[in-house]
Amino acid sequence: MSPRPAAAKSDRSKGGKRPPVKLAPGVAARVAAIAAVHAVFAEHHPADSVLDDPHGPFSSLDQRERALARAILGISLRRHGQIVDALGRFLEKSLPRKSGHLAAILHVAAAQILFMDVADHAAVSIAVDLASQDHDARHFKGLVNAVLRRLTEGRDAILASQDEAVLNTPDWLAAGWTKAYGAETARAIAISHLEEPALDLTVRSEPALWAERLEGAVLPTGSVRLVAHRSIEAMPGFAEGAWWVQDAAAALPARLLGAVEGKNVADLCAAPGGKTLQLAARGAKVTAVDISIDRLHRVRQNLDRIGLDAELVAADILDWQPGRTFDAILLDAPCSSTGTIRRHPDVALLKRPADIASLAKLQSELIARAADLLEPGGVLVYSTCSLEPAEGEIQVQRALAKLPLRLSPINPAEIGGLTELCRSGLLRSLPTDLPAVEPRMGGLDGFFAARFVKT
Ligand SMILES: C[S@@+](CC[C@H](N)C(=O)[O-])C[C@H]1O[C@@H](n2cnc3c(N)ncnc32)[C@H](O)[C@@H]1O
Repeated sequence: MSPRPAAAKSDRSKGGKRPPVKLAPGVAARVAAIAAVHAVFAEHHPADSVLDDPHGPFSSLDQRERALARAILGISLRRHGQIVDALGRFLEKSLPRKSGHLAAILHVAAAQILFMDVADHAAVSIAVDLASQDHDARHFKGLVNAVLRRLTEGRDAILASQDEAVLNTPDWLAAGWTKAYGAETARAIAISHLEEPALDLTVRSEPALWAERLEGAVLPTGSVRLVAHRSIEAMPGFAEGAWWVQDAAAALPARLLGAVEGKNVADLCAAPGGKTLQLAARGAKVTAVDISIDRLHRVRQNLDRIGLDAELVAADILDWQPGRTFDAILLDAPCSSTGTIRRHPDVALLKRPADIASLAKLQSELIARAADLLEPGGVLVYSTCSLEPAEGEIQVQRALAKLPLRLSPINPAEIGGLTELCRSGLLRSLPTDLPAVEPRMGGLDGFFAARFVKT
């Protein structure tokens, strides 16, 4: 993947090497945000792959520019529908196909004008400059200037006329959530996606002590929640492996396996390893399996940092033949990730209904394979970070109808007494759960989990 900063593109098109140009403060952040927005919207790359790309647009930013670029990118994705609607009011026709990064330049500038505490003239003039440096967008710099100036003038009226929950949520997702959870909850879920959530940590021990050190709070489930003011690596406890980052809902499925000390536990679909760490920390003999070697490297790094161990296996679970069965299995299956839109707003833009259907098929196959790998009487926990019943409740109905499994109902006492998360013995968390006065401190990822026993 090679999202190209607009400024760099015109240099390359002329050929030859040029010395690196020192950009005015704030410009590098906009260049990176534009490249990232283009990579997500035009090339359909996940935002994380752009942020983490060692040669990507964020890689050469200093800490300040990086923070600004991340903030602009976050708003550009989270408020995507409102921004498109606002720009559309001043664009008489759709943008031409061959217009370079024009769409991203307008989008990123509109994100700042509509939603960020950034001087309007800076947002407009940087956008015009960057358009004029983009070989294919430079003919449109007059349009960029005119549209953005009109946007600054019309901002308050536009924002007052918009329904943020509706505009920022793809219709098919809203329809699915309305069917599953009712119109009121579906709307509340959509609103919860407008706020970046706090950081949740799973601590190896002494949550109250770590909450105090990190100026956070202990949740009923035992996770520590805080608003991070510095990089994760710089926070106390990171280097010595006292905790790892894991949404409070994501920390629940591993707990549902009960006492695992000394047991042979397979963590199927294990990377990047949050649940492997939980199981290993509780004394399980963990075999962590994932199809991705790159992602398994991250499991190893995480185990090393925390000072734990597990057997790591790179394999497609559908073909994997370990020659033995397991006392317990955690299957945290690949899914649409619609339960994580608060943390990954690009998920709402990149996923399509067809993805749910193909993932649901894969999940059914993985559950059947997991049942094969389990000892009779052994426990299987199936989980996904999806809000879609096709990847949760419906999988349970299918599994019970076809496989030698019976349901083992989940008790609220196992998950910090959160009765609202237990529905018919299944775990279903929503981004609207665990409300807090300060919205960022509330909410959970949308998770689903079911527990089975092999008959
Ligand atoms: C939801 S993520 C797992 C998250 C992980 N359990 C955690 O807590 O950190 C799903 C994982 O499934 C892996 N995966 C997808 N299809 C697979 C397959 N057929 N066999 C093995 N792993 C697979 C992906 O590489 C991805 O790492």
